[in-house]
Amino acid sequence: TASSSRFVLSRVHPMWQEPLAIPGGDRQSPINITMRKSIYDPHLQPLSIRYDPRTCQQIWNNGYSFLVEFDDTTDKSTLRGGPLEDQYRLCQFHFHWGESNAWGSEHTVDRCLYPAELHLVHWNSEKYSLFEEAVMEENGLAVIGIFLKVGKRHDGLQKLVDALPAIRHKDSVVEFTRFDPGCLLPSNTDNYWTYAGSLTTPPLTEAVTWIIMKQHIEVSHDQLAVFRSLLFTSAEEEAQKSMVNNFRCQQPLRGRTVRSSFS
Ligand SMILES: OSc1ccc(O)cc1O
Ligand SMILES: [Zn+2]
Repeated sequence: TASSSRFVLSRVHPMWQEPLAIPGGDRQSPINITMRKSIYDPHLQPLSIRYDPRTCQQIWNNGYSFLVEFDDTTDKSTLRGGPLEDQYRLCQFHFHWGESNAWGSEHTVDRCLYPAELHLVHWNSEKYSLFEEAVMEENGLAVIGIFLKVGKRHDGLQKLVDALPAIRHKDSVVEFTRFDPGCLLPSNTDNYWTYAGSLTTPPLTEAVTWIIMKQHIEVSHDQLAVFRSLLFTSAEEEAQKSMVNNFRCQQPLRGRTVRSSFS
């Protein structure tokens, strides 16, 4: 309920100190999506999401989240359509989550908080030749956001959950291959919201076309608990800090329109 989310948000500290001002920050992320204010756009094309499990390479703890990284040197795992004019290449996916199931997502829908949120990060391989280039450009990135709810076990996720103890500490990495990120998509990917925003971790660049799925996926309580067993800290550091609440606080809409692919 609204009151619980108000209580929740006042209680939880964001995971890192926000820079004082983002240069020209009028399209920052994450945001709350108000359903009744989103505009149905009948011209939005269907999304074309084609992932090749052979491009999956490794999984690592970067001190903010854990990233599953892909070989993005060719157009094998791609995203096209929807609001996008160009073809984008999958380079990594990661999650954001809370210390409890009451909160953890970055985006909210009508202020509804989810326990976690998955981000599948793609870069514009028609206009740029590297992610590092695209991340500085207005139409450089496309990120699919998927809400997680606690419920039945997600069988496809288990292979990833089983790899997490090996990357408990910041900067640890292990090989992670033949994983199909398509198994993490909801059954319906036709219904989504889209808006112009930013990365939610440094460098916070305003390069992201967000595509937020209306349908969530379910994972079990125990699977999510393993996410919380990760650490923000490296093996050398004295105080070990649990990797939880690794989400950014919500940002002003600044007049932006959120479009929906459904009426
Ligand atoms: O959190 S959203 C996000 C998007 C792109 C990226 O390269 C990193 C990110 O954390
Ligand atoms: Zn993210």
